[in-house]
Amino acid sequence: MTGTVKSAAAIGGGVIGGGWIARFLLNGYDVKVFDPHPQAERLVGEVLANAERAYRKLTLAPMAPKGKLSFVSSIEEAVCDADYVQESVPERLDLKRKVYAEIERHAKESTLIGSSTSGFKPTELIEGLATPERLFVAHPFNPVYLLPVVEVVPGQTSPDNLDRAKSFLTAIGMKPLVVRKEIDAHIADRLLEAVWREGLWLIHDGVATTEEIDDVIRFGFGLRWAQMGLFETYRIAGGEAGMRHFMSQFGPALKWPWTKLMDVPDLTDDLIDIIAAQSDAQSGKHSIRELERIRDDNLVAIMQALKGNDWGAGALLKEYESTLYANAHSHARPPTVDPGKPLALHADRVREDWVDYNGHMTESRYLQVFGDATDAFLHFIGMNKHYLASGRSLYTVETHIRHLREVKMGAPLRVETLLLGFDQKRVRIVHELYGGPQDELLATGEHMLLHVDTTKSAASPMDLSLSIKLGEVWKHHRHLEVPAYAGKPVREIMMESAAAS
Ligand SMILES: NC(=O)C1=CN([C@@H]2O[C@H](COP(=O)(O)OP(=O)(O)OC[C@H]3O[C@@H](n4cnc5c(N)ncnc54)[C@H](O)[C@@H]3O)[C@@H](O)[C@H]2O)C=CC1
Ligand SMILES: C[N+](C)(C)CC(=O)CC(=O)[O-]
Repeated sequence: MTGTVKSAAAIGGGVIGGGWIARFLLNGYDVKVFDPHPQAERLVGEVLANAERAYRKLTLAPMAPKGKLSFVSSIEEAVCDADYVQESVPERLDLKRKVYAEIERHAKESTLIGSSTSGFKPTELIEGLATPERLFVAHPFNPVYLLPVVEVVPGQTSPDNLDRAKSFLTAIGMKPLVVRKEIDAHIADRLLEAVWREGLWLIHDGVATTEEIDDVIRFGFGLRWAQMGLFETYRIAGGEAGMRHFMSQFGPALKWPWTKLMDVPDLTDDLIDIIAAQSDAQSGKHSIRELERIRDDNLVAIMQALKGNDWGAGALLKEYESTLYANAHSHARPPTVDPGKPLALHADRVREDWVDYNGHMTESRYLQVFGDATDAFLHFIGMNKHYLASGRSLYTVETHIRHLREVKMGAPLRVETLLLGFDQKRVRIVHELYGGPQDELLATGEHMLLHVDTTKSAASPMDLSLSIKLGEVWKHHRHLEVPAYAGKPVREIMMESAAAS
């Protein structure tokens, strides 16, 4: 392969360009943007703010440090050192071709060019290009930063460039689906436009309003489609006899006069007024940005539910998160290791959705921060993806948290970790959480971990490599003062305080 993608350019930063920019940046890629719109920076900034908010809710896995965003004043400046260029200018063939010619003039020979086009075929797009082997359709779905699928239509793309494009798109959390044959509107928009056309007829004929059509979708088949799609759903609908029975029972109906499919109602001013007024009545109480946030929260909840079932977009999210965890050490700052002090391996801040009705970080998030600090400690002593893949791990079997002070949204947090002891099967640690404006002690967490053989779910001795690393830490930590609260149950601490008062 000619090389992996390290930096990106976005030509066009509207609805779709903005979504791509957010996905690139939040996956750690620097992005140069060219968009002549006078408010491009503000518009991209607003999409990015919503994307950051959505990612904070989507995953607790350690994301790469955010890439650098710059706005430039020409296509040349945007693409001259980019490895990947995503074009998202308006859906006009003449404009797109002009933009590709300009990109081709100034980009490196190895630069990949993806087009967001919803409908044009690659052979239409590449007309006049000297290097058509690097252009392909990369058709995403709105919001690009959350929806994983991207239709990749190769045209004359070389196999090497196609592989590089797929690797890059996978690395940024997407599911590249290579379309076997080029066709107007690829796969998804063939389906979506058929549904949309039918919806327009239903409004035109006075059968349903925009809200009624949306309700039929969101309370009904839309819920199914998020997890099984059309054909798997219909297989089940065929009963025990499955797809063959379904086809024989419902197939003939396709020829009944139900659908108007290829006819499009004339988009007269009257029809547009009706649709716009119904849409205002349905959703006008929210701004577009509010609607985006409602949509994003719902999408995140759906993907997380699917993750719990290891299914569809949720299974992909799980895979993406495991890559983020595996890569964490490569982009994390090296841990601070001072022999005379506890380890400083984990820092965070109180996130927007961690705050409860008292305006403070909620109880369960203390455990989350301690859990993340434990993961950082385990990674530090050598429990990496290879160790886990060998069927060994450390499980937390006991925890004692003391909540000492409240802390507000946005406050910085840092954890100090002390090794209190270990043997072949057990590791005992204590975390102290500091933070807030005065960097005060906020909470302590004492944890007992058990080494297990994950294939048998039974305690087992740890590998020598882990014992050696723990021994190195212990050499220093055994001289540090053991906190007075360590090892004491709640009852004992309460009795001590009562005796002292
Ligand atoms: N909106 C959608 O739901 C989807 C759109 N797409 C495709 O994405 C592409 C962009 O669509 P949207 O983002 O919706 O349009 P948009 O109108 O929101 O954004 C287009 C942007 O391109 C900029 N622009 C115009 N001429 C330019 C030039 N010469 N160089 C650089 N930037 C230029 C405009 O200032 C604008 O910010 C189209 O090809 C569309 O088919 C793909 C998936 C979904
Ligand atoms: C309306 N549209 C054809 C531009 C839609 C798409 O291309 C995909 C989407 O996000 O629905």
